[in-house]
Amino acid sequence: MQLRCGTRILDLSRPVVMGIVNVTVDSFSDGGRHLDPQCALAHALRMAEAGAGLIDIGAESTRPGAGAVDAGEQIRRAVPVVRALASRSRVPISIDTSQAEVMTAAVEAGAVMINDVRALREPGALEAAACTSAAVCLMHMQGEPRTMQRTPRYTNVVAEVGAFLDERVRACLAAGISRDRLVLDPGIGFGKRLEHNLALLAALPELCRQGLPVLIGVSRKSMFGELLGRAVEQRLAGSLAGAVAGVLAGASIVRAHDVAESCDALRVIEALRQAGYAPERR
Ligand SMILES: Nc1nc2[nH]c(S[C@@H](C(=O)O)c3ccccc3)nc2c(=O)[nH]1
Repeated sequence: MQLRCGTRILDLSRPVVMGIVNVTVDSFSDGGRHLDPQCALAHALRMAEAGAGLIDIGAESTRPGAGAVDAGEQIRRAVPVVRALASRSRVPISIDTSQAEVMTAAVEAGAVMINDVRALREPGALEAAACTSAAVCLMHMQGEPRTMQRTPRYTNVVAEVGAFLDERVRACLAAGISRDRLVLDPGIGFGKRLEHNLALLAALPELCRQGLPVLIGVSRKSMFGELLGRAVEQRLAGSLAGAVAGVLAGASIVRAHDVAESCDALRVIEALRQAGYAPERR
């Protein structure tokens, strides 16, 4: 499987780890450590060195309860880091934003993927993405980060998330964004209770059979806090289990804080697959 990322093609025949750089003050798991552009750049370079095949740079924390950060502030925080990283490394860069102006500015500075937790639903976002050749990750979220975890409710979470992503793909194709640029993401933790996150991960083979690359982000999320009673810093084992399960189900990209450990875990999976490991798919 391949993904068009700007003028480049990202090979997804083996799973790719997307390293996370939050240039925010309140991201839940590394809040404030990377607000300084030099610190964010150093962290990005370390993750690329550790094996990250993508670096996701975000200036608006989308964790539950997070307030919105306006486009101007997102640009001030994220674009210098995108530009500096693009000049220092060949690692493909993703911009984690929902705002059209931020997408445009970040792509001009060197980003080759747009990671939008609102799936291009904000005003002008679809058009802004269509004006680039960047890849686009379409993620499902119920509600808004500030309130999404208050009362997540679904009749059938797998069907509803699937239908939402289908509709967003159609909207992208209609706007002239080609299928070879699209990535699907169920949005673990975005307006979901534990049982919803588990159901979505259990049904991931179904989502992966749509023929588009799938990205999953489980790293350090509250589902492991609830399942294991672990604080944010103690969720590596749970995060790796979630990443391995996602890749075995067919996910192509794993968004992670702990890049070296995630790369190690996925290298073991690749070696097993090369040796013929193929658990029956439901
Ligand atoms: N595509 C894609 N982008 C993402 N951005 C984030 S934010 C995340 C955090 O790590 O803070 C987070 C943590 C806790 C709750 C919600 C969000 N999660 C994803 C994801 O799962 N998929």
